[in-house]
Amino acid sequence: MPQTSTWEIDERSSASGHRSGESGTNGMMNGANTLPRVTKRLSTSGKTSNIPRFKRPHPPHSTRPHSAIISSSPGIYRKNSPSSSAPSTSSNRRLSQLPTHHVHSHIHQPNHTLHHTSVISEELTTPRASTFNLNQNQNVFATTTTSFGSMPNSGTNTAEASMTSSVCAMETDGAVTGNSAEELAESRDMVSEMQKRCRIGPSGYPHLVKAKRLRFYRNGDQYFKGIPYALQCDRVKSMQPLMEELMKTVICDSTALPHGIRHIFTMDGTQRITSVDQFEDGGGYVCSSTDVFKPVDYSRAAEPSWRLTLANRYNRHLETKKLALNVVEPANENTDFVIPKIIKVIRNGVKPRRISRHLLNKKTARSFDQVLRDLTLIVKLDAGAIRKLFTLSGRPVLTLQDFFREDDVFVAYGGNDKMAADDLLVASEEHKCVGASTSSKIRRTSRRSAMPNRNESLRHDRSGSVIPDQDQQRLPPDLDEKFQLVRLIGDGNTAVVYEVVDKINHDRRAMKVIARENVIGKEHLIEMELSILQKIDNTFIVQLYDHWFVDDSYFLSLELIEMGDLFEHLRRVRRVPERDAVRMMTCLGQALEYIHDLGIVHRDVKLENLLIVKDEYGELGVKLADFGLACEMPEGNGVLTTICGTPTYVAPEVLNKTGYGCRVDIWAAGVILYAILVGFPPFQSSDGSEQDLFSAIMSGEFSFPSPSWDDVSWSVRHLIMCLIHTDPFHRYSANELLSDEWMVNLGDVDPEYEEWAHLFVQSKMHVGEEQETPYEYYTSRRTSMDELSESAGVEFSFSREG
Ligand SMILES: Nc1ncnc2c1ncn2[C@@H]1O[C@H](COP(=O)(O)OP(=O)(O)OP(=O)(O)O)[C@@H](O)[C@H]1O
Repeated sequence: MPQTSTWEIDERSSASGHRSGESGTNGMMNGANTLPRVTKRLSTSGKTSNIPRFKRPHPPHSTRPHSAIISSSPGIYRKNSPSSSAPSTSSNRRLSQLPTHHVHSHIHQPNHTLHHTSVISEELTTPRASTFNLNQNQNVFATTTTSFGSMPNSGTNTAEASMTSSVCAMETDGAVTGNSAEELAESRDMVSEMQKRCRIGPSGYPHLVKAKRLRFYRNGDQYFKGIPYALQCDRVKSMQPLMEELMKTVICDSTALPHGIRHIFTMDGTQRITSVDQFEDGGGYVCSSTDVFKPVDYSRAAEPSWRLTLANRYNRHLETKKLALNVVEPANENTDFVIPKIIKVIRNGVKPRRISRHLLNKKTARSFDQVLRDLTLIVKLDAGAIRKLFTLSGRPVLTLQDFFREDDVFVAYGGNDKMAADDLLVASEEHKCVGASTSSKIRRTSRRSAMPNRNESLRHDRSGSVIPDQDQQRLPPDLDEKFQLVRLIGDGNTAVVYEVVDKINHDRRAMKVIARENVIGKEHLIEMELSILQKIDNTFIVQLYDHWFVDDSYFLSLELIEMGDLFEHLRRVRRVPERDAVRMMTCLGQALEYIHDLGIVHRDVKLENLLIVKDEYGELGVKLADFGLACEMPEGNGVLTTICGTPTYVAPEVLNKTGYGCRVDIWAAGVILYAILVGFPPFQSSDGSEQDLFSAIMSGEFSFPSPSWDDVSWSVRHLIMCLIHTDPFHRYSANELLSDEWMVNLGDVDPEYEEWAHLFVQSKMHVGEEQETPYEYYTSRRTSMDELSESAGVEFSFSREG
């Protein structure tokens, strides 16, 4: 029976991103868009593809039937929901609708009479100005009002007290004349509302429920000293309105709380607050976007208050400059211009000098002084603190903003260091470490410019590793007895890889050799790589057979993959056809699903780390290699925070320092799928700087430019959008990648689905935002970032890895 199917976009989730009538292939998309739920209705059972497929040794957790929802995107959490203060809003509305004659009324209660003189509508709009004239029992209300007035956030509370008192004023037991029955009923409603908010004290008079004085912090933010907040449990009865109200305060910060407030923890993280009753008066609590608590000493959280005394001439220069520019030292520096950027700092001294890299972003670049302080820890001058910094063109760095101009290389001096004429000249040995941007001239190129070459290392301390005696082509004696060295087959930043033959059984192997000197201080990464590789046994991952530590070097005997890596393959073929791409993605998806199930994140998924294989049908596939940056996820709901990976493939949450997990590998898979189909990656820098690249990544905006993308299906573009999604919660998992319609059908999707995908992708495009250059190829590569600024304390500490 023929199969018919229809595809639907769930309007609830797609409406926000849809721009009807827009089309064209030159548009930009924002990876942050909410992806629509897609449901497929089948009139018959699902069809089976007759195209040969890779065997899946480990079935996915849940095999998704054809009719399942393809995108897992839940609804976006909305900030500032209008429902945040619903109860009082409705009361306010009712009060303000009342005729003003109500307010000049006498209230008769058994033991007292209140005379209310203020106008209710005024009280509601100007709560602090409200006054209560009490004929009797004035003290009762005075006490109550004072109690709230002393609370933090007392504006709201005073409003509340004022409103409640106004309600009191209307309880007249019929003494108010001229009221209609409707108005009386309305008054009664308000009275019962008031009664809910008041308790009858020992004197028989109502008094307001005392607010709990709380302090709220941002999860993981050691610099935020918290905000005081008075919680009125009678008004804020559940967590949702509380979180919405908090989100309107300064606590809401896109870096620390990228998805708003979704969870609140106790200060020690041992308890998640699920009900407002759990808050204790005087307590401190931590607001978080995720359910992962970050242990920070919140009670000591404070803006950094130290200052460096800049010495001598530089100091004078600084002061003069400040005076000239009329700079007033701000309490909190403006950081609007701060976007992620890696800077390289040359430690002044004998050449070749030590060059350190440091990532600046909103978290690490909060003030000029703080950056100097962090750099002092990283660069480790003999003279102690860094007192002076100059660009290679000789311009002094005097403000935070100076770090974010075109230069990304700086020379650091201590207080007594003297500048020499050739300090600003980079020696040839230093060029490799300093990278492409040694010149202050900006290289303005098109978005589709070539990327830095593979050997343009970002790791100054890992260059030049050739371990075995190359002249003699021999392994160390112990291993030489066992293996015959055949040829060098590859090299990376850390390792060189040889083909070897086992002298006993004649098996061919790859021997990866890592010199200890290349990983000094990072031995734990090698240990981690070994421990992870020992746990792994999967068809789609390069197998580790054995390992040794000899002559201060690590030797890893690995499965030999002879066809080279995907980067080299892409360089040869320029672009991979969809039918090959889908198979490669199936292999990668299987590998990622396997390691993610084991709680392992690879963190360096890239073309260079996918080795090409052929299956029994002669079809191309890949195997995942190089677990040099892989690590295990922290137990429980922990996240990773170490900044590492390779710039082109790095996910935005890594740069944002908001904590990340397995989905960073999925982002990289999306970048790979994009790159192999057209020969260039989705995110590139327009000027060759990482700063520009990172801001492109964090914006999540990429495009499918014509003509490169003209022949590529809409189904695969839809998949790419589900992989390159800035919100990791909405990004596909490995399992969802494998269950995607384009993947399941090996690229041969139903015309209806293709049509739906076409509409979907077009609905996310913003036409004309970027001028695309014609077809260009992705012909160069970038190496891993490793961990940036490992010495910069908490900002770059390992979460569990070290
Ligand atoms: N098992 C293998 N079989 C064949 N070639 C391999 C194998 N493992 C690695 N290679 C080749 O050697 C190159 C370098 O290996 P690898 O990526 O493991 O080194 P690395 O120094 O850890 O890399 P990176 O620069 O990413 O840190 C790979 O790009 C690949 O071309």
